[in-house]
Amino acid sequence: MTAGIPSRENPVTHVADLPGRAAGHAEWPSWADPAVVAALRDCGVAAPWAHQAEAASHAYEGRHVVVSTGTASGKSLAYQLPVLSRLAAGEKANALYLSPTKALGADQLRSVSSLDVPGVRAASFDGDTPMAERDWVRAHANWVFTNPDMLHRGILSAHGRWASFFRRLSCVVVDECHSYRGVFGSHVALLLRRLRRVAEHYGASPVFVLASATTASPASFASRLTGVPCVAVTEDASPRGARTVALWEPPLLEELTGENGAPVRRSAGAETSRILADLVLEGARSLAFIRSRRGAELAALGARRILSEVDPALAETVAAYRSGYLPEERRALEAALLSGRLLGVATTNALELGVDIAGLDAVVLAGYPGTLASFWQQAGRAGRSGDSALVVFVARDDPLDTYLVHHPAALLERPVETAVLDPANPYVLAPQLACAVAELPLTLSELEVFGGAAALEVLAELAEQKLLRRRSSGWYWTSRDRPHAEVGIRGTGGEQIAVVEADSGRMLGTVDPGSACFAVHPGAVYLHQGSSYVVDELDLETGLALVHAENPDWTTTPREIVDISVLSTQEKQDFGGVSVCLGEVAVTSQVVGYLRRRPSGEVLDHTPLDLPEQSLRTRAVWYTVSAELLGGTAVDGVAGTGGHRVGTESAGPVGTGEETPASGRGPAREGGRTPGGAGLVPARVPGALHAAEHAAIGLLPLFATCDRWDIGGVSTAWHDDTGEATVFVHDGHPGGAGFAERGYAAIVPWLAATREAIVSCECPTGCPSCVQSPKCGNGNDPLDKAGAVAVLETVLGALRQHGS
Ligand SMILES: Nc1ncnc2c1ncn2[C@@H]1O[C@H](COP(=O)(O)OP(=O)(O)OP(=O)(O)O)[C@@H](O)[C@H]1O
Repeated sequence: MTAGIPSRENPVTHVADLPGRAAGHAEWPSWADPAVVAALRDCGVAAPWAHQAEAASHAYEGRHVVVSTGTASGKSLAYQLPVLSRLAAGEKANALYLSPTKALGADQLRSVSSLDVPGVRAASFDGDTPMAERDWVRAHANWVFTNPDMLHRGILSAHGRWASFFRRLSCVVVDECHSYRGVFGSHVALLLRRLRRVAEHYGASPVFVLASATTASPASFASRLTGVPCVAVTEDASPRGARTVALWEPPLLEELTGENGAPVRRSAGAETSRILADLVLEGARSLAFIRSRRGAELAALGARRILSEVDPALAETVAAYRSGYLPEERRALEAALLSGRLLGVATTNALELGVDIAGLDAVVLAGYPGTLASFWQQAGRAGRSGDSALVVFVARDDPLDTYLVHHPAALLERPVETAVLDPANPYVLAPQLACAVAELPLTLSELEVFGGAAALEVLAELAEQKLLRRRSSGWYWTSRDRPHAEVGIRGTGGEQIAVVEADSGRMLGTVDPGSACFAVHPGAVYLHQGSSYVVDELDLETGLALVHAENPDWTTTPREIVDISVLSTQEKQDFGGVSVCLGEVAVTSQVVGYLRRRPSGEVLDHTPLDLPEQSLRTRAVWYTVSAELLGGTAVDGVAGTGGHRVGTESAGPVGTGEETPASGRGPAREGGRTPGGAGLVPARVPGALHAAEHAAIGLLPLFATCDRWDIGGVSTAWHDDTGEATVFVHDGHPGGAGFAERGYAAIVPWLAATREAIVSCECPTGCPSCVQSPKCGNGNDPLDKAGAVAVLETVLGALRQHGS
């Protein structure tokens, strides 16, 4: 694949071989119903793998269980076997299946229905279920397939109509549970507590069976999500082929420059097209994962173009795949890939969940998918028993990807992260408690389930707002209306902004009010199910964004200015001239314009916008650096205040915080400063802090399960509230989603990785791979790459020197 590339431009930064594994079989459990066993045998499952039998037995015997094993390790069987066995035996043992997406729910329903086990009446209940069918489902189905949204709005809100279903509820399946993270995860955690409460009201006490991609500490995550203690099954006994993983960094382009004249790398998408074409030429069945829908379409087109020059027939073996396809189209695509009629498919993460595609010859990942769990989920599609397979990770032009291709251990040897969620977030707890009280009056003894003291506080506020009333027996809902419709569980509340196609009046989707100015500002390119629209008008008063269909060959990036103030400091540690804090902040932001960029990264122009200021109360982690340390005039003599070392959480190779000596291409040091100080003249401080902030935002997703877009930051050479130079990194959601806490707990490894990412980048003065941010309000100006390294070394030096 690297043939023809001069060796000095070799894009491959690392190659690793991952060994294969033989299957570990178990006997069918003695309790398994013969009809179910026969149906599964007919589908090619001769015997269960050991982890399937173990998890299924836990569930059958009434123990809450999470099965957390690799891609295509047959997690479905772990819950199908116990649920189907009880139903086949004629027990009144209803089951509820929850999946994060409708498509996955539909796939699982189809898989269960195709087994055709007698006594099973499986049906879906989601937004697509026709009204006429809903009564039937409520009255007769004994296995209902739905999603958290429908459970919240359509089932729990009207639980009286589901009374007979709840009375018999014996099992709740939570599929792909690792996707319940951040604000959405916090909502789902409380939703599952509401579900348990309602089930108990009808006398049922269902067992929870969770399926998850490989994650760290699955038992504690599952327990946190469900509120009940769960056992974990993690030993994967499914067979797996050997794989070779190659890390690939696209070269810098000589002919193009980006913002402020910074160098630009060849885009990960364009590079992926070429790799995909090469793989197809080799006859390898391959899947390429690309982050955006448009990117997936472009990568497929690019590969087809390259192949058509060799042989037009080969171009026909490459296709794009995106979400929004009908189930039949998905099935056809799976079959075409399996049969070899299609050799290359470029897709968004729509193919990550709920597709039965495994054993491919190669997988290409264009850009880090955001979490290690997703990385392995995608990479896991490659690898047939007996044959070796290839995984290529292509870095995008951003600090996290740069870091990963230069620090393979951070990608390949680290335990997969635990999903972060925070059910105590008052912005999530308040609407959820309102729903809970409206469903059934809440008694004092139930308070613990919803977070104890935190819940008490929120209930008092709701009572003050006259939404509910406190009596001696508990809390009661006062209104005739249910609060459910007002509560969006995928965001943090407020009236959603409707995105409407002006010509047809068709509603395409909704956007959280907090992100409307960002996502659907006038001129923004808005993608919906693979089609592209341009926003003509955003009316925040009426909650409407009007768009028209258009497919421009540029993307838009909003620019905003942000201000931050500290409301309260919850944790503070001093490290002699450096302090690290965690607390509550108010962030005001205003989208002031947007950039238009070509897919290559080239900036076309900047258009100013006049939009109102938004404010956000959330949580942040921040560090301050004294003027002395920044200037480097006094270091060793600075009085230490006996601070503690933070970052006790080990993060494997990253967590060691060890630094490699600054390479020749790293930043130059200024002479004449005291060791340990940054040695920066005052004029360089703003650019140094700004660059350090951007890179830190880029790297936090390595430690907290979040996306760069879930968090924001502010840096300043003087902040009124701290009285010093300060770098803030804050959660992007009201009340926070737990990301700032993660940054605080992992401050040393996080900042060490940030420094490493900057030093690893070969550009001279800063580029998108290290310190430029795609959403910077100041057009990435000023940025001082060498200064950022000096600041980070100073901060890390102080943390280590004064840590206990
Ligand atoms: N014991 C078994 N023996 C042989 N094949 C099996 C066995 N168990 C499951 N399979 C097959 O393995 C494939 C993957 O199963 P399944 O979709 O349940 O995996 P999964 O772990 O849920 O996948 P994903 O990681 O995509 O969520 C299916 O085609 C299934 O029929």
